[in-house]
Amino acid sequence: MSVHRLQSSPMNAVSEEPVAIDFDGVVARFGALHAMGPTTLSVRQGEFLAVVGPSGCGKSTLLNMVAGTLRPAEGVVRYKGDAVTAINHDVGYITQKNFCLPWRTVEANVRLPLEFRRIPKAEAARRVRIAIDKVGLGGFEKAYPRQLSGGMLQRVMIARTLAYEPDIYLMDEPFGSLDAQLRTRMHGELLKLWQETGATFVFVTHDLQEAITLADRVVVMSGRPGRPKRVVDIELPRPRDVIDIQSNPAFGAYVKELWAALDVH
Ligand SMILES: Nc1ncnc2c1ncn2[C@@H]1O[C@H](COP(=O)(O)OP(=O)(O)OP(=O)(O)O)[C@@H](O)[C@H]1O
Repeated sequence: MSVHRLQSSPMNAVSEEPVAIDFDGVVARFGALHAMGPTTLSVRQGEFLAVVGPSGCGKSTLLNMVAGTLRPAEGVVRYKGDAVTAINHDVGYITQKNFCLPWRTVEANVRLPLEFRRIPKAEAARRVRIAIDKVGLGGFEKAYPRQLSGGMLQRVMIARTLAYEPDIYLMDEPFGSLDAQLRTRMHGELLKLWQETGATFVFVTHDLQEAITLADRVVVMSGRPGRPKRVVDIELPRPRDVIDIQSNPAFGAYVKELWAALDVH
């Protein structure tokens, strides 16, 4: 990936970028269940988009459609202009589920997608080392999944996606199982990664503070069938310090605005 953000890039710089993901009148159904949509929404290349909304409104469904594991019942999902009709290999997908292979060490688990992609050994080893360091698992390279806690397993999955260096990161509550301190550290790492790579992020969370800290825009979905009912531009300066940003007066105002938009009683 060649796009590197300038440290002092203006807010909303991505508004000039081409569209990376386009949901065009997308509806999801599971049998008789109308789960989501119609949803029309564009995500620009290099944008950090957060999606919030009540449980079951179709947030994971949106991500699955970008990943190509689920087809819309109506409408079309486009990636870089083309309809997604098969597994999208430009995507790195991080969920709360842990798919570590128990017979592989941490480093071998992180290396897995690089083996599939036939990345040369030395380059793969370099990427694996950097990714393991980024998630704070240095020293556990030779450990097996059964020797790790839930939060550590989750970090192995995150490291695996980092090493893959995808164009798009789809993240489905990726830090839900981490303690508060680690979560904050991962927010910092994630913003650094976003800054360095120019990758596009679609980040699903229930945590409004997390969404505001990270995102350029936050989409608030309605209850099922979920549709975007509000899109809030987060015009906080970048680069952001994940602690300092919370004392910005606008931060609290965004929390209130999003909370009101969620309309949870
Ligand atoms: N494979 C499936 N088969 C049947 N129903 C499904 C399937 N996948 C999702 N659903 C249903 O579609 C709706 C949307 O699911 P989805 O997982 O996208 O919601 P979500 O917003 O991500 O929820 P949560 O915040 O609880 O993770 C839910 O009612 C869910 O039960």
